Amino acid sequence: MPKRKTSDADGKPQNAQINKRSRSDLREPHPNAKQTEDFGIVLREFYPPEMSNERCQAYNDGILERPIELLEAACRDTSDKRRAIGPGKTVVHWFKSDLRLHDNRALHAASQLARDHQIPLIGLYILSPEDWAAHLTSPARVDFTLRTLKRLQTDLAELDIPLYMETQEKRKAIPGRIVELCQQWEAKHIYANIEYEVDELRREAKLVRLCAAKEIDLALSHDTCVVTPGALSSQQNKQYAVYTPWFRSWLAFLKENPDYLELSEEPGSNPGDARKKLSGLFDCKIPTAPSNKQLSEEEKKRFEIMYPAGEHEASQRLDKFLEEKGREYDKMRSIVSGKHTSILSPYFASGALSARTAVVTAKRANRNFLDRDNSGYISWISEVAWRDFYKHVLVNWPFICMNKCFKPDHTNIEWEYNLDQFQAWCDGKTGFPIVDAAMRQLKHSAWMHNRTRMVVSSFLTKDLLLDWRRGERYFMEHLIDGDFASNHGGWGFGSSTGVDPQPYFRVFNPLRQSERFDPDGEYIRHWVPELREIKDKAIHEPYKRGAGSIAKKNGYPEPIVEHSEMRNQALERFKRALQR
Ligand SMILES: Cc1cc2nc3c(=O)[nH]c(=O)nc-3n(C[C@H](O)[C@H](O)[C@H](O)COP(=O)(O)OP(=O)(O)OC[C@H]3O[C@@H](n4cnc5c(N)ncnc54)[C@H](O)[C@@H]3O)c2cc1C
Repeated sequence: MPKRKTSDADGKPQNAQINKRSRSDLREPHPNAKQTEDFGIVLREFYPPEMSNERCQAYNDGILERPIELLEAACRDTSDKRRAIGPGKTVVHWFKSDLRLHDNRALHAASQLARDHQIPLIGLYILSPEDWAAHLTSPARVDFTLRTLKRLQTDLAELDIPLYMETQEKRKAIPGRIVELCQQWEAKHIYANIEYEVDELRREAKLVRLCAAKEIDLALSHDTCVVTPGALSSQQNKQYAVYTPWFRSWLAFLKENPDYLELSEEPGSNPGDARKKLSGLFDCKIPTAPSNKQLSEEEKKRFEIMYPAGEHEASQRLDKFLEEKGREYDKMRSIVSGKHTSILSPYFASGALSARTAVVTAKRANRNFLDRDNSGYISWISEVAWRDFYKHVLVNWPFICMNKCFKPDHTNIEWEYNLDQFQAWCDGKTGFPIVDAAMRQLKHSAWMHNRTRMVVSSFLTKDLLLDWRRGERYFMEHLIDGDFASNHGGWGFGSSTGVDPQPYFRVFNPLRQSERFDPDGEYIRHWVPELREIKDKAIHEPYKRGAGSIAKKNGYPEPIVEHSEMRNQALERFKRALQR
């Protein structure tokens, strides 16, 4: 767990009065907030506009409590009371983004308690349309979640465990409803895995207290990351802000603590009379997608074929990927055709696959080494670790949920708000073939290769100088694997955006990226039919390489900006912002 700082930046002890005054002074939003709204770029519904830099600093200085600290305090304050609670007549596992039976820490603990007392286990899932609206969850991800629930319900039913599902329009109603259900089912223990986003941590902190007041124990497990957020700290006892030393520490931690790689067994069957006792809970209907998150019939079919739901599919994909592509992953992973990576991200995001299982399976394929032998497997493990890294970042710097990039002082960058250019980017009509191919792939497949995610995010922020948060939002609204921490990591932390923690700015050259990572133009030809007739290298830059007439005839636009000119402007702006 991250440790609460006890002194401010100068090493002076904090004083309660200073804390109080600072807290109220910190409510002012960042001055950019108004500008983004004026341009019709409302960043996120349900949330105040961009948080002020001072408030972010207050988190960094330990003046404001982090949400994880609120949760820890709630667990600590109620621990005596919770310890004294008896077993009850049923045990509940609350599923959230952990939709699987295999290697699910909280589910395993719930099942053990149920078995120890010979009482039935009940699965619970509460859908909140307001939560999905607030978190910009894409219709593709909603559909994938609902399909995954269907599989989960079937798998649980085989163990005589019911999965009760219902919709709660308002997310604030969820904690109260959970207590009501536990009382109705005479459950004294409810188990869940921790989600590390700010709203979720705050909700769970309230729920722990609410449950304890009603003589119910909410037991929370760290499950979604391989290494628990806060477990790794630098020599200065701080959260790492840079991936490479963090990853070294992640590997060392796992070597010293091999139990972190132990997989939990699936739950056992419910007692024989569970079906009779809980009969009404077994025929629960899968909730329908909220009206603003529905797919067309054609899209539904398409996504069902591309991403069959459930943990069995995830497990088969993992094995197939490691067997067929794992060894060459380090050499091939950046080739954007999408044939060389695992495409497991939707399964990680819904929790159909645990990151632990992924790492353990890759380690086994690599003759049980985490960091030596085959560089393909090691490289893939290090990619899965990026997912952990961004969750660790989120827990330690929670203000990133409030429309902030990782370094608050980087918010002084002056952005453009040209909606026509933004639309051209969304529609894949910028005249830059690799960018357009990727954006069309996103619309069609709700997924994009990591390399092209970097290329299009760099293009939005460095070539169009558009506010990175608009791109971050668009990605969440369209990705089937949309995950706040990883997406923010790519947009508001990663070197692709200009809000890079490094003291330099990396500007991707779309043409060079296209030539390196789509050398034969296979990816562009697939996604941009207007350019299919174009032969050889002209595909990467048709208007400057003698294929302009074909591109024009087929309605493909000329480049909407000049890359070298925009690159200079971008560098100038980023430098100016940091000098402020
Ligand atoms: C701008 C931007 C936005 C992104 N948004 C998301 C997002 O919303 N959800 C998401 O899961 N990933 C996101 N990523 C990370 C990455 O692009 C995807 O995880 C990856 O492309 C998924 O494909 P795959 O499963 O074939 O990955 P593989 O190459 O097979 O990697 C295996 C797994 O490792 C993890 N991983 C790999 N690269 C990264 C990374 N850079 N950051 C975090 N985790 C990683 C993923 O869980 C992935 O499934 C984003 C990256 C960028 C640059």
